[in-house]
Amino acid sequence: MADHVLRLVEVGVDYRTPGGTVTAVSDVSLDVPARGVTVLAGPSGSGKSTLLRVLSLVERPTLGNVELRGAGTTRLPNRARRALRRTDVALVFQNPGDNLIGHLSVGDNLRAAAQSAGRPERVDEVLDQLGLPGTAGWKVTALSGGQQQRLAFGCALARGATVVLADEPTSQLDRASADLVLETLVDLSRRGIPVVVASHDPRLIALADTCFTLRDGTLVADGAPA
Ligand SMILES: Nc1ncnc2c1ncn2[C@@H]1O[C@H](COP(=O)(O)OP(=O)(O)OP(=O)(O)O)[C@@H](O)[C@H]1O
Repeated sequence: MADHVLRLVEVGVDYRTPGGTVTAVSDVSLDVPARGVTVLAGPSGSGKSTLLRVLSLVERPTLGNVELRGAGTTRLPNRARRALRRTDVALVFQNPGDNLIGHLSVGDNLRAAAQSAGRPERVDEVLDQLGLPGTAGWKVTALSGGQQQRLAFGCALARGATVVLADEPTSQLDRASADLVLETLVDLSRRGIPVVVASHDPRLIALADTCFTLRDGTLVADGAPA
């Protein structure tokens, strides 16, 4: 097995704005290990979220290449990239409500996730793994923000994702809820699913197996645990 799941090669991301071109990320090359928790750290505006969208195949870079398990993705057609996002590469957004289908129950969210990837439904098993047993019939809105966030990771599990990425997953949560989300991240990585998180939460950075630090869109510290 390759020792990295994702590789960025000389990646740059520019945005055209009415005020001119904004370079969000410039000449970033890095390998995301195939194991453990990897954190993209750095101050606000340093390019963490942009890089996470590129890594999760939501956004194409302006320059450079993104490889998933050794295969180039940058020139794949949109359909192929969407298929990879449905089955293989899961991105969990910052706002818990953005990750789930609000009018469906907890169990139906997991079923919909499994069906969209053509996977068997394992609702009770996934809810047990998440520490949310017995909630299959609940409305999503009856869950706390932290529980919703954990369910979003559960949907990634239900889809059979082989790498899970998350943008500031603890930033909207109180400390106790954030702790449970951190446990879920570590649990996923122990199950052999590499996890990539953009965050400036010091507790998340402290548990990283690998940490990349960005400043002004470039990599300033590389690879070692924080
Ligand atoms: N869609 C966009 N259009 C124009 N500029 C953008 C866009 N997305 C990001 N940027 C700019 O790119 C830079 C990096 O933004 P990004 O959101 O990736 O940083 P970040 O480190 O995730 O910040 P935060 O921690 O505040 O979320 C910033 O200057 C931002 O204003």
